[in-house]
Amino acid sequence: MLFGRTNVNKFLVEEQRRNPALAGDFSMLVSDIVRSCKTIAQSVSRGALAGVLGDAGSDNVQGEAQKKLDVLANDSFLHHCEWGGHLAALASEEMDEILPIPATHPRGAYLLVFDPLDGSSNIDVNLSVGSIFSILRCRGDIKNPTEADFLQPGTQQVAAGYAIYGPATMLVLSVGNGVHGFTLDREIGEFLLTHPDLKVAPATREFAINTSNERFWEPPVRRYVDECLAGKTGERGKDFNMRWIASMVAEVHRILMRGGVFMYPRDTKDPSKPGRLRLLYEANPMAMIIEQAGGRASTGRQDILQLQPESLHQRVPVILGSREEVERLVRYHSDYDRGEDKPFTSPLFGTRSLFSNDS
Ligand SMILES: O=P(O)(O)OC[C@H]1O[C@](O)(COP(=O)(O)O)[C@@H](O)[C@@H]1O
Ligand SMILES: [Mg+2]
Ligand SMILES: [Mg+2]
Repeated sequence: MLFGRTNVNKFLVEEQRRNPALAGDFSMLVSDIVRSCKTIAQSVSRGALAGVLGDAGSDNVQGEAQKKLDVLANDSFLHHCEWGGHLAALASEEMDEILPIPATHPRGAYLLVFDPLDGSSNIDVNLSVGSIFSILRCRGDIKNPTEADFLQPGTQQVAAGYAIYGPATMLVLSVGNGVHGFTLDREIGEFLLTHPDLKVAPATREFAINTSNERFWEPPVRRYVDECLAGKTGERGKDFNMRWIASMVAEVHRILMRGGVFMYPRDTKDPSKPGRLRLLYEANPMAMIIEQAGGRASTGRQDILQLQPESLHQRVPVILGSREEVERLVRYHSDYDRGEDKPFTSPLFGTRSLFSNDS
């Protein structure tokens, strides 16, 4: 594997030898995405100096208040990718509908779907945020792309990745041949390959979940977390640590670096939503990254990458990370669905589960 002074372009040239379909438009599209992420990294790093913190004063299609950086990051993706001539259409968390490339622009055969800024609640407190992207092939008419063209299972992704704007800015990319991490060298303005062939440790003692939602969880998730909390004295016979950054990019990155399991599971907080995270531009690209690194990604009941999307902003439950832990969670879901799960108490509150039959 290449290392040292390998930038993203050189890396892609190597990948094209393996898979000629990645030549031409594809690698130029990735270069456009890289440019978008570098621009966003620059704004994030200047923070208050660039006047980019705080609310934009608008809501996105999902009724969420947009931050200035959500809008700016979205504009950066549009600016760098819309004119490249490699796309038939784009779609984003921050745009209600897909954006077909206008007839006045050059067009190509790919679709780009992205979360321009993930972990928005962390922007104003100077913690890690990121951008997530997924590249699909447009199977319909590239002159007249529709939302239906984007509704492809995650297995069809040609590439997926994210940029993390942390203490160092990194780009993590999979083109279907493992997962590779590049660190932005600000002196030369390039992402250099620093973390080739990332692998998710199969076992872990670390979990990440927003425990303020505990009362809304389903029993299998409560069972799993209760067992982690019981530590050495419980079923698992080992102590666990917990992390929650509230930025999926940062959680996934930590899991790639040292293992762990991340959960934003189905809950009853808002029964109209089957999950918090969005399938096309959060769950699918991150599932591809995690699975390409040897981990697993599931809703608890189905592999995320196998889901047939139904709409652009569809939400799904997400459980991903170290293989052994995700498999355990999948087993707990199936035990529960077959009526075979065990009753349990919650160490968090010392009470029996909301979902149990006890009064
Ligand atoms: O506010 P909570 O419940 O901690 O949710 C945090 C989750 O929401 C997200 O921030 C959603 O993404 P956006 O910031 O792109 O809307 C995830 O990154 C993160 O895992
Ligand atoms: Mg997000
Ligand atoms: Mg976002």
